[in-house]
Amino acid sequence: MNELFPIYVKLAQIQTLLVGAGPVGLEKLQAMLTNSPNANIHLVAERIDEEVRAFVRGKDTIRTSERAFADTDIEGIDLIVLATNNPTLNAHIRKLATKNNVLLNVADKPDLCDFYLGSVVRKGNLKIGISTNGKSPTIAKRLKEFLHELLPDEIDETLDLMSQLRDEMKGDMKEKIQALNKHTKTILETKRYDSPN
Ligand SMILES: C[C@@]1(CC(=O)O)c2cc3[nH]c(cc4nc(cc5[nH]c(cc(n2)[C@H]1CCC(=O)O)[C@@](C)(CC(=O)O)[C@@H]5CCC(=O)O)C(CC(=O)O)=C4CCC(=O)O)c(CCC(=O)O)c3CC(=O)O
Ligand SMILES: NC(=O)C1=CN([C@@H]2O[C@H](COP(=O)(O)OP(=O)(O)OC[C@H]3O[C@@H](n4cnc5c(N)ncnc54)[C@H](O)[C@@H]3O)[C@@H](O)[C@H]2O)C=CC1
Repeated sequence: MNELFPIYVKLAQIQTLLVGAGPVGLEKLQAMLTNSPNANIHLVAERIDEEVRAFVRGKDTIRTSERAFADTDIEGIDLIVLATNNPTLNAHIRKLATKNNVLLNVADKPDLCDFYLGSVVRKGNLKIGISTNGKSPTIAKRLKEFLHELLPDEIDETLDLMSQLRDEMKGDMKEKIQALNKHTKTILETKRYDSPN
């Protein structure tokens, strides 16, 4: 059983610390920024790869510090992602995070994580997070590709129309929920999202 609780976090209104700026650090940075382009991230690494440097150039919500991690780096931080090649440092930051109630992800080290990154299907306003409970990130990636193909681009128009409808609707909550359920039931009956054959 997968006991992970999925949430969608507003990275633009919290402070994230990323330690490590090699290929794995770049992957984590890209994962965060493609989803949340205004994420506030402090990137600390003894050595920042040129690719990372190029990626963060011009992004003013990203701050970089090319130096060793210091314990004071976690002050004011809500979320930490580690992408270092340094197990001793990872273990040290794991302890600091627990002591300071900061949630931690250590890339590719499930035992050290409070949360995992998921694979993400994105179609306009729709976002589907996928977790395999750490069993197979590759299957998560394949499922993302499969669902992306399967979902029509019009799904975003449907979401916009539904959003307008719920803004326009009057009445009490119970009536509103009943009407929205009725309306969407017909949408799905007339506009099936599976393939015709
Ligand atoms: C537990 C978790 C913790 C975490 O890192 O957050 C974790 C752990 C590990 N990953 C490993 C390897 C790979 N990870 C990927 C890819 C992704 N990994 C991601 C998440 C997670 N990876 C979390 C669980 C997610 C879940 O529940 O499914 C994704 C979804 C999100 C992201 O990282 O952004 C992203 C896909 C993004 C996308 O494209 O959609 C690939 C494939 C590739 O890169 O093509 C490989 C190589 C192939 C393979 O091994 O499958 C290893 C072995 C390392 C080693 O052997 O040394 C471990 C450690 C272990 O399993 O013990
Ligand atoms: N590259 C890959 O495809 C994969 C890598 N991994 C693992 O993920 C980890 C990271 O991988 P890479 O990005 O390739 O490593 P890397 O060696 O390119 O980058 C490590 C980063 O951590 C930083 N760092 C180390 N000690 C530090 C300290 N005390 N303070 C601040 N920064 C510090 C380095 O300066 C560097 O920026 C490694 O443990 C690796 O074994 C796992 C699976 C695949």
